[in-house]
Amino acid sequence: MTSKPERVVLIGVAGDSGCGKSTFLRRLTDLFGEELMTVICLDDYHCLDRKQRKETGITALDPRANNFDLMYEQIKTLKDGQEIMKPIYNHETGMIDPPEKIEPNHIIVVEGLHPLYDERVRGLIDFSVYFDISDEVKIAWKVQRDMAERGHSYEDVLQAINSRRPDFQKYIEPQREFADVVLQVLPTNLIKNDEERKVLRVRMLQREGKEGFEPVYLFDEGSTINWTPCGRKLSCSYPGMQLYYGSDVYYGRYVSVLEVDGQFDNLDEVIYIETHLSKTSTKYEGEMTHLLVQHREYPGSNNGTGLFQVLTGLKMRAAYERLTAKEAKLAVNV
Ligand SMILES: Nc1ncnc2c1ncn2[C@@H]1O[C@H](COP(=O)(O)OP(=O)(O)OP(=O)(O)O)[C@@H](O)[C@H]1O
Ligand SMILES: O=C(CO)[C@H](O)[C@H](O)COP(=O)(O)O
Repeated sequence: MTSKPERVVLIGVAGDSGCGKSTFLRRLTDLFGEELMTVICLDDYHCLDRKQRKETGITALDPRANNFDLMYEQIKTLKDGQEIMKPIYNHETGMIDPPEKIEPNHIIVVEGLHPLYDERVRGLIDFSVYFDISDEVKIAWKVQRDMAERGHSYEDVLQAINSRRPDFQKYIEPQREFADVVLQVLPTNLIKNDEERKVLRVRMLQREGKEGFEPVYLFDEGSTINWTPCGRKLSCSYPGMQLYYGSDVYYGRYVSVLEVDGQFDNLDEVIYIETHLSKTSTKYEGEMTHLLVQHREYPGSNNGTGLFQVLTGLKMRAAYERLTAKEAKLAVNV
């Protein structure tokens, strides 16, 4: 860690396993650097190990398999600027390992299945994102990873998703309501009955009315816009690209919605889209495109998942800078 933080900023990254959280965390590290940021995987607060879960039939998604009291106490302690001894859940053995020391840092990211589940933990989080991946896309991503990297069969993957679904719907999905940004990943509307799931429709739902959070908009704030950017300035091969911006009500609250359906042929041309977006929280024109282009290899860089992950990261950086500047001001006034 660099220096003792005056104000620890807490970021929540929520979603099911295999939904792109690790990819997003790499993007956050690109923005903040490794020194400034510490990531806590909330799997470490599993209080039932793999054997116990198997014996009881309780899944890792079930609150009974997680120690929320300890999670809250330890996250609060870190936010108060003190170190903790955090338990470790070992994914290789399925057992709980001896704890490790974690020191407070400028940015603490809590990522996993339940960052927004417990009201007390939620109250500590300064900015949050929920990864809302539709079942069709989740299956495609998980099949691709688990078959290639983990030697699972297609049937294994499907069975794993199906068996998790009831608890996912009960305990994980409802957290969407509390996130500042929800990234929805859906099948494309541009190809009829698409089965490939290569082309995606991605929506960024941004909470309205949160102090200091200015949602990104396209062309004109508050309007409803449908935009086909393909043409001279943006190359689009089949099936093209569609952007949408508008407002909606989500769990009873206003949200601004940005949507990208389709994929980019040439990432450098994303600058054309960037020049039509406002309130991106970039520090110079082209920063959003630069962040995307610098890691073309990250999954989703050529579509809305990458673009909106970058924008969400920029909003987290803006929140961090605003909160730490406020703290510095308060300290000066004391
Ligand atoms: N935007 C994307 N486009 C295409 N594939 C993606 C995208 N994001 C993730 N994936 C696929 O899903 C897999 C899981 O992504 P990632 O490791 O980022 O998820 P995770 O939520 O951290 O998962 P876990 O909690 O299981 O580690 C990746 O290996 C990749 O195959
Ligand atoms: O949903 C998960 C989050 O990563 C895991 O399934 C959960 O943590 C249990 O881990 P394992 O399957 O390794 O016992």
